[in-house]
Amino acid sequence: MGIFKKLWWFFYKQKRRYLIGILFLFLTALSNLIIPRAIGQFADWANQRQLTAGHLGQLLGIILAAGLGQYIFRYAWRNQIWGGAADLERQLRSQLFWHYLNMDDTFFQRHRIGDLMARCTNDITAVQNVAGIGILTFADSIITGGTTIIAMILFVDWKLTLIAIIPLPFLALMAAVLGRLLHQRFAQAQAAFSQLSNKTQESMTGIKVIKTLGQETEDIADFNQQVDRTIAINRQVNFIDALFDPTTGFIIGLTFVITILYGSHLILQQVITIGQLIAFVGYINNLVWPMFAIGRLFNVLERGNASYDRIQSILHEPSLIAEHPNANLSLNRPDLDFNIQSFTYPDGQQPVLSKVQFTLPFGQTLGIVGRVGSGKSTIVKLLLRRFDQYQGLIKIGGHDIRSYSLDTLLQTIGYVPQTSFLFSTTVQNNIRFGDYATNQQQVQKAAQLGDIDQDIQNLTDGYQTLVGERGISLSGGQKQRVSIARALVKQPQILILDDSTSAVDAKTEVEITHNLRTNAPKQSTIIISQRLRSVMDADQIIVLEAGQIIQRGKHVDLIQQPGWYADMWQRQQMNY
Ligand SMILES: Nc1ncnc2c1ncn2[C@@H]1O[C@H](COP(=O)(O)OP(=O)(O)OP(=O)(O)O)[C@@H](O)[C@H]1O
Repeated sequence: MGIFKKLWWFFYKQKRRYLIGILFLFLTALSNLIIPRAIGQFADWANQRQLTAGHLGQLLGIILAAGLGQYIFRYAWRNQIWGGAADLERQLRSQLFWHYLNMDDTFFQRHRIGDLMARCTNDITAVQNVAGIGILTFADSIITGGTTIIAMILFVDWKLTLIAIIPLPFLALMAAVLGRLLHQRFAQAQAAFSQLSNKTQESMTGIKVIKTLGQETEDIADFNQQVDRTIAINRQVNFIDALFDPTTGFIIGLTFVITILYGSHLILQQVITIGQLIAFVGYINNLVWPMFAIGRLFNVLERGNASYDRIQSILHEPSLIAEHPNANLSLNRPDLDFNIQSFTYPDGQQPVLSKVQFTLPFGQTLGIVGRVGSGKSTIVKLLLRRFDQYQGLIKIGGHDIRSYSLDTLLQTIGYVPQTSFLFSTTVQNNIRFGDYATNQQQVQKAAQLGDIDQDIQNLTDGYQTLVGERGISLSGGQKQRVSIARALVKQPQILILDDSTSAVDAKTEVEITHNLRTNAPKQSTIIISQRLRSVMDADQIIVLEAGQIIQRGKHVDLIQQPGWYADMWQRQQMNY
């Protein structure tokens, strides 16, 4: 029942809908009482040989009216209560999705995608069931159960009623004991399902690697092992779940036996008539659903409770990136002043950046080079506010970047990551992803700057060609250039290219850097690259090693100094 308390905020908000639903449930329960009584009356008149055509017409009219009433009332409560459940589903789904989109990088390192997906699917369905079938069962058990028992007492006999409902407390006891067991097993089943989703998702994403290394058999074996484990745990859930119906059926059967035995005795004693006993059996039939429902109710509530806790635990995880309460909404001349004394990843042991300091006046270009893993991309992650906790200060336009709203900061920056991702939509939509209001002319201009316009024109449907999972596959270099166009289309004041031309040939790369220098609107540019040719025209180049700047200067100066830059330049010259 705790889940009702947890969802009180929702039921209170939707009180009108639920009150109307419950009112119609009440009317359904009342109309349910009429038919057994009418049949009982029919039996009595027939037994006493008093049945006339008038009586028959009267009874048929009553039964028809009650049946029609039930039809309308059932339709009405279904609409109300099911509508409420759908609304809860919508709210939880968008709350979770919004939360996921706003979480920091460490969140996605802590939780695997399959697990996050499971919370969006299975868990939400389990909670939705509480607001739908759960509320229905709860209200119906009380309303139908209550009105039926009152009718049994008023229209038949209070002693028969008391004796017939003796088995009911056993039903509640059974539901409580099995429900608790079910709760534990269900939590394990959900965790196993999450793991299986993770496995499926990972195999689908890594399908090319699996095939290239001929690991299909091993992967299927691993998958089957996880499926078997999930099935074994689900079997335990079903084992307990399966006990509900027969136990409930047994208790109801017992009620019928008591009714027939004690009811026959009362007829012989002339305390009740045959018609009353027939009506009573009808009422017991009316009680069958609320009784079953109580058993089911505990099941639905326990599942919903476990799932709601899982959803809430995720929703309560705060993002490490906090929006400043009086965030600055405008950013003027975006001169960059980067001064990090020390930065360690939240789950790391050693600082990844130490004493990294540089400035980038608006309009200039900075090249960042260095060994693999030396901390180049980390600089960018801090600039993009993927992590806010560090010793030092990063200023843009003279202010701490953490003082700007994230929107303002990210609107200023155009970022092209190492691995490009295309959405399943047209090339045009992929380029104008940051702002769908961008017109085709602007899209094409950005594509020209990224040296991808001609490639797009050559596609079957040009800019309207579908790419991504549902469309054609572009080459690695084409994807990178579409990503560059995507960053350029919003005319950022700071453009960051994080090794984003690695799959592009040297000639095209030169073309792109030339375009950016001569044809793009004025902007600052940060280029991270393994190829020194990409940064040779930069106003300033820094060389990183183990998170520290070991060399800095212009290309012409750096090639004269003995060190990593000159060595690398020599080596790369030989390869051209
Ligand atoms: N999210 C993270 N959590 C913990 N450590 C990380 C994380 N991301 C990167 N690192 C570590 O930080 C160090 C610097 O990584 P970074 O990606 O900045 O290097 P890089 O110079 O850009 O490398 P590459 O040239 O391969 O892209 C590496 O040792 C890396 O393992």
